[in-house]
Amino acid sequence: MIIGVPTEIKNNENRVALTPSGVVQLVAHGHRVLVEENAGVGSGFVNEDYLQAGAEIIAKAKDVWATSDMIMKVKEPLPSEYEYFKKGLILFTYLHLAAEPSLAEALKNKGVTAIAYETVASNGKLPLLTPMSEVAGRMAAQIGAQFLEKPKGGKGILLSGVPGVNRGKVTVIGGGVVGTNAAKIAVGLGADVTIIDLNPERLRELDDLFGSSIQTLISNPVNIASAVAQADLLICAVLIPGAKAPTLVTEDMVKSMSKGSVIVDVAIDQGGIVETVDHITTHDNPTYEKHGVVHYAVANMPGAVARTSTIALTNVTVPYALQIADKGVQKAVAENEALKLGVNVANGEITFKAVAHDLGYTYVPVETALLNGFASV
Ligand SMILES: NC(=O)C1=CN([C@@H]2O[C@H](COP(=O)(O)OP(=O)(O)OC[C@H]3O[C@@H](n4cnc5c(N)ncnc54)[C@H](O)[C@@H]3O)[C@@H](O)[C@H]2O)C=CC1
Ligand SMILES: CC(=O)C(=O)O
Ligand SMILES: [Mg+2]
Repeated sequence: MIIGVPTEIKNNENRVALTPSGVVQLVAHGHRVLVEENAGVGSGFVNEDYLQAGAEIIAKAKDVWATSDMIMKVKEPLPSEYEYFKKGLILFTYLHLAAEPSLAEALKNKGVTAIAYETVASNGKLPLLTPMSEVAGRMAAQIGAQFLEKPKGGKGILLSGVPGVNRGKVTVIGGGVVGTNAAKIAVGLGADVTIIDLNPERLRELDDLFGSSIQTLISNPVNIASAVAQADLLICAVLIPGAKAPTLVTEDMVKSMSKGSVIVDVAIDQGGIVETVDHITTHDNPTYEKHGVVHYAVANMPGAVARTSTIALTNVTVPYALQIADKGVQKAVAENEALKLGVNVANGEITFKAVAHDLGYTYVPVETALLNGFASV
């Protein structure tokens, strides 16, 4: 199979879909890997590294897309890339389609087989989302701490406090991978941390993990309102896989926060959970102020720590890419239930239920849209 790796074009997206060691693994299986010139530079990998790994360097994105059977990316294609879509192309990347209706339409109309990293699921876990959630969660606490500083627009609070002065309060909504990693760093910084989740079993696990260094609360509007009002830093980390994120923090709740508080809505890639987070921000211009509260809503946070993130992402994506490349997409999907759950679009149909529901399309199962002739396991 010919596998193409274009340069990421989203604002400050410095990650790349394959490290040179990922290329070595694909080439060892007899595949050709085309890497766009300088695609790895943001992650510290130069063209020479890819050539030595056995890749071919291609000058223009359009030639990478035109020649490849499978495109591996990091972020969802942007509108300027839609023209490269072609029938039968396999696209393996983050997609977040419930928040990207025009992308879903373009993939559907062009007959692309689109496999979303974020919905590949195994034993209730999301193996291709997890490493980037670990990164974004850890970043969320350090970014929040930074924007609480007065020169950055915050109220001038040091999360650890100092002897004789209160610690800062951090509220984390959603105690999954992002939330847990945010809490680890916030606790490490010495903050007073509350984690809210809908799942009581998850709250028990968090209680076992953190002991008395955090407060857990069940998710309901009363607990959310009270914890948001008290927070210096609010970190939003809720996910319903594939679906648009629910609005859990209302505008009135944001108004109840004291001036100079900070919201980091990590769930923005699925639309965000805060009513006043009405647009995605960028690493170049990461915050805006509403009701005196600093809002941060960057949808590609890990792109800022690209070296760490690219290696962490490739560690988990390459085994799946190898299966697709070795067997072809139909056989790979038929034989791997986790990968099957990743298929969001195939042969002009939306094949992920939550995406179809949120965007108003008819849901067509992967078995019907992609696997005719292949028995599923
Ligand atoms: N902005 C960025 O750069 C990045 C964003 N993300 C996003 O962060 C979000 C969270 O991802 P993960 O932590 O990996 O998901 P996860 O599935 O590990 O955790 C989500 C948690 O939300 C909880 N939850 C669901 N409904 C809830 C509700 N109504 N109230 C409270 N909790 C609720 C679940 O029980 C679960 O514990 C996702 O949207 C993900 O795509 C991830 C990485 C980077
Ligand atoms: C998960 C995601 O959207 C990211 O890593 O950018
Ligand atoms: Mg996005």
